[in-house]
Amino acid sequence: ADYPSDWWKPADEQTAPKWEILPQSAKPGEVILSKRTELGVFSNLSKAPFTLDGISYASIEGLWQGMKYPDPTLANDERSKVTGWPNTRAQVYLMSSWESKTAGNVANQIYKDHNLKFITYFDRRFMYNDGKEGSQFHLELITRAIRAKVMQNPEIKALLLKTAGLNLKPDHQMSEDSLPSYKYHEILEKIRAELLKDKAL
Ligand SMILES: Nc1nc(O)c(N)c(N[C@@H]2O[C@H](COP(=O)(O)O)[C@@H](O)[C@H]2O)n1
Repeated sequence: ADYPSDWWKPADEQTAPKWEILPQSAKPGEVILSKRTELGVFSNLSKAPFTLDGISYASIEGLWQGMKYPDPTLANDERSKVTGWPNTRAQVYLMSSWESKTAGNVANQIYKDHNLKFITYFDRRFMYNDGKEGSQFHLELITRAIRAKVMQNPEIKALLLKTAGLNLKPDHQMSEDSLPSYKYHEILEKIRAELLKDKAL
């Protein structure tokens, strides 16, 4: 296949942040979903509006991090008793890029300080890092959200199909034993396979 060479355009290693995996790190048959190229749109952080279960989000990260914030529609949300939230849940839903990631980092500190464990999606309360049913629910939810992002943004869907034949790799350091919901590149490969199967029918 004829892929744009820009997807592998080398970036300066000296000035790159420590977390980053650069486009030139791809092995044969791979491409890095680098924020330095058009493929950065596949990052959870990228601004790519979608609606899921009747709620609108500006990015996957907006949903991911928003679930840590108090939900005013829930009775007895233990997080509502805690002060110091810099944003409302609704505001985080509409964030993207580093703004949403930072909102998540602040929430992580509040969780630590107040020994909070659960996040919520509508009335489902779960621990997304438990490696059990909470993580499974989270994976299914994030997969549905990434699918909605792809299907509701035709240019993103077309770009995903353009990567057919390449293994997708993250542009940030991630350990092999990261929970599956963190592996957005594998979720995207699964969605791409579904799309290609539909096309072949
Ligand atoms: N550097 C970087 N680039 C991205 O594109 C990312 N998506 C991330 N990390 C994301 O942070 C979220 C997890 O945060 P918590 O572990 O819940 O604090 C998740 O979306 C990661 O993919 N980092």
